[in-house]
Amino acid sequence: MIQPNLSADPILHTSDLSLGYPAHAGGRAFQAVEGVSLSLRRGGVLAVLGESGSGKSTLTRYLAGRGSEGDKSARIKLSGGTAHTLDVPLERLSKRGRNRLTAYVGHLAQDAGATLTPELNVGDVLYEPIVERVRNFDRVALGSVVAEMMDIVALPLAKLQEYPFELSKGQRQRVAVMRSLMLDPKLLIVDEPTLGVDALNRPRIVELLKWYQQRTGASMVLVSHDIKMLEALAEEVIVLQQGQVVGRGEINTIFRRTEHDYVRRLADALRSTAYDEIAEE
Ligand SMILES: Nc1ncnc2c1ncn2[C@@H]1O[C@H](COP(=O)(O)OP(=O)(O)OP(=O)(O)O)[C@@H](O)[C@H]1O
Repeated sequence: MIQPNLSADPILHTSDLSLGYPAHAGGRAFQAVEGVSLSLRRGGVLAVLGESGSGKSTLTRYLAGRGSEGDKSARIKLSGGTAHTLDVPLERLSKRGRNRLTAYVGHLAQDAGATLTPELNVGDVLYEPIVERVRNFDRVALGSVVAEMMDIVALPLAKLQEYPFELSKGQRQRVAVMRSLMLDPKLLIVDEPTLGVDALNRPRIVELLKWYQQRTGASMVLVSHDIKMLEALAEEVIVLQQGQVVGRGEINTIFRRTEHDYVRRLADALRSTAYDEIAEE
């Protein structure tokens, strides 16, 4: 079995990658990602943008090693090309291989705050990924990291005793983002971490991710249309439309120099920070 290479550089790369969903429940097979080639340097931050349905979640979930998670209808099927994360080829990922890889690759699924285990209090929700994987861990050291994170996202420590149903939507989402950092991922892949979070609390999530990136030098893939988040973290952007890359470049130049009509419209919408409008177009 190929072991994840923690010094891999680029930390992930794809070549002509195509992904889809097999036919299910009478529906036809669907091609969600087509011919995507990308590379992320170790320590780099890549943002993935595109309208609703353009393939962002499919691409990032696959790159996070979670392509075969969920029920049958949600499993992502490779239909062409190659992808490597931490030098592990994703097309031949056994269950054990996936467990090894995902120990180092954090993934925050879209709307993760809504799927926190209802029976666990916030403290247990946060510690669960560690308890599941590491037999002996330093509770004191981890406790102070948790306290620091709670402070950054402005959650009082008393919240550790509360259950997800006792929290607001924005508080649940902050807990989910903290949880995605608990295993100290070398690569963090987050899908719309601030979507649905109010304007006051969005910057707290941005701050937390920035803190994590500076503290650990981790690489990140951000699916986000939050202009503050993009400005604070992203170096490079790719823009997807109907599963294909239609724009890519450095964050400060891509939106200014583009010839592509869709990328220009996206840039205009981002300037007025109107992701909801983009999603509804
Ligand atoms: N389980 C599935 N079976 C069949 N098609 C699917 C499945 N999941 C997603 N799709 C389709 O794949 C395409 C890409 O979906 P994906 O969720 O990756 O897009 P997205 O850019 O992340 O969208 P959003 O911003 O709305 O989350 C969409 O057309 C979607 O309908």
